[in-house]
Amino acid sequence: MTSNLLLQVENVGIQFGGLKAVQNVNMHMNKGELVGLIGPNGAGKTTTFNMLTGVYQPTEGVITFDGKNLKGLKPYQVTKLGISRTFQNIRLFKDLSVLDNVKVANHNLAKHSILSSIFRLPNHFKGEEKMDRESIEFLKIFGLDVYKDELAKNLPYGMQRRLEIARALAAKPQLLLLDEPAAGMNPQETHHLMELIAFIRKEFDLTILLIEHDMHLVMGICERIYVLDHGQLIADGTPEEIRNNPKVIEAYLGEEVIE
Ligand SMILES: Nc1ncnc2c1ncn2[C@@H]1O[C@H](COP(=O)(O)OP(=O)(O)OP(=O)(O)O)[C@@H](O)[C@H]1O
Repeated sequence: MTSNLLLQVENVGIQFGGLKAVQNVNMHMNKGELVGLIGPNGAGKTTTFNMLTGVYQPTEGVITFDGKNLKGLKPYQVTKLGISRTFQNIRLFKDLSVLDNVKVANHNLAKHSILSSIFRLPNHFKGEEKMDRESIEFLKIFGLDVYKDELAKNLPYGMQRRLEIARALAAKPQLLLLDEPAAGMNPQETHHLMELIAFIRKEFDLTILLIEHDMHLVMGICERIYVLDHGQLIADGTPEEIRNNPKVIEAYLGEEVIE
């Protein structure tokens, strides 16, 4: 039997000292879905991403990705399985070129062996050329190829955010986790980002989970939305259901306006 289920989070929780940052969270994602994870500041959204990517080990519950239990896996092992992410605070290699930032991500998965790289055997050059070509193709999709030799730190802010996504994609994930991709963007940049997310999802056959405070973006592109508050899921449903959910409205009172 083939299953459409890609990610399953069952009764997951984590405790830091006395603080239950996340508790009893149940979520699932089917292949190809674009799902939002929202909630007020400190609700546990990034902590959930950290558990999905092996940065933190849950103290309770089970996370299964593509039929495999993620328990005990390190972040690089989770990336290899097919989960990539971006960070709330941009984490690029600021003193590397735009091209090298993407190549570093691609490199982790490169097929040629370490030995052939060290001794610069013909395989290494073939691998390197292929990686250059692939990485430039990625950059084109993001409108970043014109900046390929620029240092990442010199890119305009909105472009740095795009480069983060390009870099996450270079690792060839099945599941892409975006942590506040529109943070700090102006409305026009956010609009372009929405188009880009829709495009890459289709182009790369991705499943996407995104954390975002920009409700226009979340409501505009997500099919389903999970809402966290004080570490617990208080709602899940379509954008329309979430917009009208009294618990959600209450959690957000005085924080944001849900359009
Ligand atoms: N390593 C840690 N040690 C102790 N407490 C932590 C740790 N990581 C997160 N927390 C706490 O867990 C709670 C949830 O934080 P988290 O960053 O996941 O919230 P968030 O929903 O992503 O918030 P924001 O929207 O502001 O980014 C907070 O109270 C935070 O202080």
